[in-house]
Amino acid sequence: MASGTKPVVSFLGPVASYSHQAVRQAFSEDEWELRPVVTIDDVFDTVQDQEVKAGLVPFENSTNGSVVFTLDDLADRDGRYKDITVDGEVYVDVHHCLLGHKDTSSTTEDGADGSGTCTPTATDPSPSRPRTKPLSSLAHIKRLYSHPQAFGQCNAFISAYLKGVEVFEVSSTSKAAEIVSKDETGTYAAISSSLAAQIYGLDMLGRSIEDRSDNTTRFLIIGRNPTPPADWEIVKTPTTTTTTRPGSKSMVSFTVPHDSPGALAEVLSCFQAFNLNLTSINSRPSLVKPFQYIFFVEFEGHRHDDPEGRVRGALDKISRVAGSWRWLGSWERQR
Ligand SMILES: O=C(O)C(=O)C[C@]1(C(=O)O)C=C[C@@H](O)C=C1
Repeated sequence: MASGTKPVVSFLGPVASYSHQAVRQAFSEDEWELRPVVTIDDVFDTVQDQEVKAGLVPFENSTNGSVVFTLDDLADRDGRYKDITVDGEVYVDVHHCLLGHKDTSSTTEDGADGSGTCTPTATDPSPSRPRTKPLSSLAHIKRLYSHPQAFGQCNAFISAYLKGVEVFEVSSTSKAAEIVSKDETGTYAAISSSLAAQIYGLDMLGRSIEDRSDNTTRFLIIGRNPTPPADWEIVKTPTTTTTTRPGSKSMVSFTVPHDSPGALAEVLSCFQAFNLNLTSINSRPSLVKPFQYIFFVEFEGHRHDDPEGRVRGALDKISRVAGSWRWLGSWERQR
């Protein structure tokens, strides 16, 4: 399990990804070895195969929504991740930068060569204006690299200042910075973090280029903890320790019998019957038949700290009305 004496937690690398920042927020490096892996699937694989004790994956972003790679692994359509549980969550404020190499031949200092306006399209007739201007000219940029989630969080800046630039999706924002650091043409740019600028030695061409200043990503901590042992404790930094306990959350996934009308409403009514507040609902295609889905519901409550039996009651009822279902975990909520 551990290469040294410490337990290991895996995360989407390379170093300087937002996942790296999230893992550092939740796990003390004095007590854990933080191991970067290449994909979200790798995080799930290393946890399932007990190569590591825990993993951290992005789950949802406040601007761009769900991280489908993580939902697909949690959907576990082929039973590969049968022992995975969700054991915690971490929130990170995400402020993206445009990183690359400054065009030293350009005389434009403040990026004034971009129009700063976005082109209206049929799907977005009144596009929002970017919040910030480039810090230097972007006229030389020919390729833009990042993680698909990050592109979706910086739409206004991209359409105002990087029109016509070829876009390349890569496995993480820090991978994008690493690729750009090896570019010898000086024409590649990455949407990544300020930490990545330092680590990969890149120039800051834009700062706070995200569409919304409240851009936040929620990460999940995963493990193999069907019933958490008494000594299982996630080490938190002072920033994530709150004075008032915000309570617990749990997650279940389920399918519904598709030939019966109101089947989804019936499963959701199980939470209402036991007065359990829902905090999120997601779905992914079941890949069994077109337009059939696996649903994910998060709700307030803890399976192992359930003095009134409300969570137990709801789960019992779900087991009778859902097509199939799985409890995915309970954890202490951070917000
Ligand atoms: O690429 C990274 O840096 C990640 O950690 C992944 C990820 C994501 O998938 O949401 C994390 C935070 C940001 O929302 C953008 C990308």
